[in-house]
Amino acid sequence: MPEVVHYSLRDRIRVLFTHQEVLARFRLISGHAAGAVWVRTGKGGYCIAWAPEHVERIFVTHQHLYAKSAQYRLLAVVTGDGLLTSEGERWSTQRRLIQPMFAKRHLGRFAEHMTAAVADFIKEWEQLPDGAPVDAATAMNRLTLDVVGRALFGAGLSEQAARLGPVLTFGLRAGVRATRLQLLFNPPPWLLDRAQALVRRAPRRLPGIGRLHEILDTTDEVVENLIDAHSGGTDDLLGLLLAAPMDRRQVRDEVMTFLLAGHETTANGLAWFWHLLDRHPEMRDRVVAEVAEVLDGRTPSAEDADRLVYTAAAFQEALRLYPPAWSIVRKAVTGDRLGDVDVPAGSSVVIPVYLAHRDPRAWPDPDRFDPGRFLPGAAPRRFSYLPFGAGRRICVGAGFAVMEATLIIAMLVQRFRLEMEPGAVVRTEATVTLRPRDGIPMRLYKVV
Ligand code: HEM
Repeated sequence: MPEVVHYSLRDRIRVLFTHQEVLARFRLISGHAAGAVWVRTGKGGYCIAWAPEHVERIFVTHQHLYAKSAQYRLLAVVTGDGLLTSEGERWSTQRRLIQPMFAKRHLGRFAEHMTAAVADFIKEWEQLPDGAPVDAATAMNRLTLDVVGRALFGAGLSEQAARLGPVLTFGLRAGVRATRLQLLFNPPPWLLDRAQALVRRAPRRLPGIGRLHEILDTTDEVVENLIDAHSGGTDDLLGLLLAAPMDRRQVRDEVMTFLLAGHETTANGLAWFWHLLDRHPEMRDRVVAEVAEVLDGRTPSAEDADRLVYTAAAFQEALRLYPPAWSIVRKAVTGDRLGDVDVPAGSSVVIPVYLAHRDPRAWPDPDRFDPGRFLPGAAPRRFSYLPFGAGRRICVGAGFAVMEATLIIAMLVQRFRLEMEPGAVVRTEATVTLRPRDGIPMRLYKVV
């Protein structure tokens, strides 16, 4: 018997307008033994699949049966047809061009840009009095945006963070509303296919559209300035794109994609990391001790990042408990069967990364923060750990992100200790990414 969850019209309307509901619902289905359920929504529905064998089938062994879902057509309203949203020949051409830049042996060249951005960031924090309140989430967004700017586009972006932050938040919230609307109310596919063109042409006076145009204007302006200001040379991503046979529109779409995909996710992972470290002083001591032992007060290099094994493991464990990409959606192209669940052609399949990461069958005592799960030799189950997705569409920036986070953590714990604001309550908000709803309010103390 297929396992079925039913959403009444009232349920669907409630889910559309709440933030917590989705993660709570995931918890409700987590006991389903088959690791795949069909969610009935009126006449239609969609599949949620999280057992490792289904995940492997969707992303690897039978990936030809699945395409990027309608959600990515909606995301394309902002990013255009960049690497994250494109499909087919266009995607494989771009991936072949871009992937070598992110290969392990080339990551070292990014490290200097990363540590330079962190050093400037530290100078600002050093001006603050001991015990100053800081929001770790906003701060990490500003820092990771600057890192991406310097490493990939040859320009610092910390100045732009204040302008981009609010438009990004609006975009991510709108994105998840649109996703839920699509999953719960089954709009006709032609509408989604044309979403990009429809939104671009819609009059600004319509509700929400004016704000969306503001987002597009702001991000377009930032991207155009980056392209105009580039100094030439092919040692960063933008140089590589400009030298490749592609028109300016394509370059713009890739820059926008990397600007968005390359900073907010890492920033959220880091924000959750600082929160978890505050709650686990013994793990904080281990991170601080490892950084002191490996670096002895020096600025870290790419090779050092490989030696900071416990620090990197603690970051990976933070990504397990709070995966920034908390769910990934695909469309079943010709139809499939996942366990007992029949998945008709054209329907959506949600891979609930958050749920896979807290499945007790894969992760004993799943809610416990335990960096030991990622230390060498621990071998976590491959298709139960998906912060970067899996298969051929796996995150091209995964190695970049882990190295970046490890360097940021190491340099910050050399100078500061972050403690949660007493009495602060931290809540999750599942937008397109899993964010702390009201930031991570912390206090900053200098350690040297
Ligand atoms: C902790 C940080 C990050 C997380 C959690 C994350 C997560 C993900 C996930 C889950 C996907 C796959 C989406 C899917 O299969 O539909 C993805 C794809 C992608 N990510 Fe990341 N990402 C992170 C950092 C980065 C960084 C730093 C960059 C750029 C430097 C980046 C650029 C991309 C791009 C371009 C894709 C599309 C790849 C393709 O389809 O070929 N990401 N990311």
